[in-house]
Amino acid sequence: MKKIISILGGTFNPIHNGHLLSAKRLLKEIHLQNIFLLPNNIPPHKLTLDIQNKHRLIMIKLAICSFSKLKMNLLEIKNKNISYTFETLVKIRQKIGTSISLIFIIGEDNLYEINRWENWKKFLNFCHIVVIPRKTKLVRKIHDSVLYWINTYTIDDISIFHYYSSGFIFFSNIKQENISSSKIRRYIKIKKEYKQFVPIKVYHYIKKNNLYLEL
Ligand SMILES: Nc1ncnc2c1ncn2[C@@H]1O[C@H](COP(=O)(O)OP(=O)(O)OP(=O)(O)O)[C@@H](O)[C@H]1O
Ligand SMILES: O=C(O)c1ccc[n+]([C@@H]2O[C@H](COP(=O)([O-])O)[C@@H](O)[C@H]2O)c1
Repeated sequence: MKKIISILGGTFNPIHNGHLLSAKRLLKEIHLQNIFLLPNNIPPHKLTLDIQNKHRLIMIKLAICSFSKLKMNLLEIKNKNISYTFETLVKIRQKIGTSISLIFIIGEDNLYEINRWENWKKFLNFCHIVVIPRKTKLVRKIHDSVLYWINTYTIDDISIFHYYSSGFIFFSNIKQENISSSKIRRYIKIKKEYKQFVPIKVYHYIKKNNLYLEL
């Protein structure tokens, strides 16, 4: 049985209950010991962030402080560059070696656009991908190469994660949460209640620091 390291990459601007509930449900569904939340420094497709990194990081800390199985990894933040997932996966592999199983977790919305990511076709040489179900309006048709890739590498037996270090895609069956960071930012701007979407400590932090009020 292999050790498994699992990572949920994101901008977390801000972290919300969709991230947290999905991570907790995944811990159970695929019997993970823990999940590392990996905040990016500069997100490749959202090049400007109107928030200091310290606020995103503090909110993650507040959100996970009472869940010992959720941890934060600062690799991308410390790199100071645009956070290309491929580069991160290469660095993590260099650090952990080839025998440990590595899982990169992404929302279904991201999976269907993965052909826009740097070096996406090489990802499965470095990790497995676990897909969180997420209702999304697709902006573009899913590219044929992505569909082919998904069909080729998708498995439904999670025990594979214990026998292979990388190479497979698994679609999680956990319940979906219709929450997004952009919805929260929008609600704050139009002064609509958003308490139900974030942990209470994050809610108080956003209020105290007047985050996301600028139009
Ligand atoms: N409610 C959710 N359910 C499942 N996956 C989610 C949910 N929210 C975010 N994710 C996934 O978590 C990862 C990190 O998400 P991110 O930090 O970009 O939040 P977001 O809510 O998608 O942000 P934004 O609305 O600003 O685009 C992505 O892979 C995303 O698809
Ligand atoms: O590597 C890329 O080209 C790439 C393009 C878009 C997103 N990502 C990563 O995907 C994760 C979710 O991204 P986002 O933009 O939905 O917060 C986060 O870890 C990003 O750094 C990575």
